[in-house]
Amino acid sequence: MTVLDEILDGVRADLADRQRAVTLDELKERAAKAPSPRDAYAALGGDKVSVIAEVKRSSPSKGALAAIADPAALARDYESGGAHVISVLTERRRFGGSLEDLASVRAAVDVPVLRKDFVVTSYQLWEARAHGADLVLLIVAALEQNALVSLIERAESIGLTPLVEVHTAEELDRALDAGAKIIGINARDLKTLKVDREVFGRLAPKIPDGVIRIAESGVRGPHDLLAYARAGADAVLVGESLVTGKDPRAAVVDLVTAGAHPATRPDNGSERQQ
Ligand SMILES: O=C(O)c1ccccc1NCC(=O)[C@H](O)[C@H](O)COP(=O)(O)O
Repeated sequence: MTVLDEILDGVRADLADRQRAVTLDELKERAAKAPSPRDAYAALGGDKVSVIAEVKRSSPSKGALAAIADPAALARDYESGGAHVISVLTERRRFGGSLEDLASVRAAVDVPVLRKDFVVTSYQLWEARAHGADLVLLIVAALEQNALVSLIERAESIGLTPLVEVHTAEELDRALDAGAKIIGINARDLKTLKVDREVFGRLAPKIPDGVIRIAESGVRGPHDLLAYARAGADAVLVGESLVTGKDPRAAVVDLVTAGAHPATRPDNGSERQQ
């Protein structure tokens, strides 16, 4: 059994508890009252390399990372440092997150907010919208192809922007075939937890122009952002180095500053054109 399989087992058990406590109809009512979705494409577009700053308490690879008593305060620090999107891990068992974290962060900032979790059913999309999420992560490795396609469609139909995560060329083909418009290439293999920053450079050229490319995981500072920018990243998603550093706001400022004028951008030689 892989780490991802273990995480998914826990996610399904917690999900069953929540489904017993809150019906889908109740969730839909709450979602109807949620604030309107914010424009993720505007936040991630343009010539800059955008910064997605993550609220991350712990992880399967490192255990406890940071005692984040007030996720909203951390998110405000990220936003005042210039973060373009805030990511909130809502998985409880391995990451210490919650839907309450998501709602409190969304209420505290003006930028779009991503629900980062292991989504396997449309119930979780409604949960995301009901708690104010603007974007939702869909992990290809966790989903059969027909489920991926229907979750992308359902997410879009309820106002969520899907960020579709891949780690291999096969997963990337599946994401593109499913119609993903924002693709995150995770340097971390969720089955082994090994981080390989070179994965982005191998896969990004296969992504057609017009699809947003996000480099996820392993960003330790501006030098990694710039390396990802040279390999074609439109955005980076950063968690651990922000929450474990002395000054998360200053760390975001450094990343945003580097991303505002990346010295070199790639040739745009996509292998797979639209
Ligand atoms: O972070 C982990 O150990 C992990 C393990 C298994 C599944 C997912 C995991 N992390 C989720 C992420 O993708 C990261 O939180 C995100 O990309 C930020 O990465 P980092 O900057 O390296 O914290």
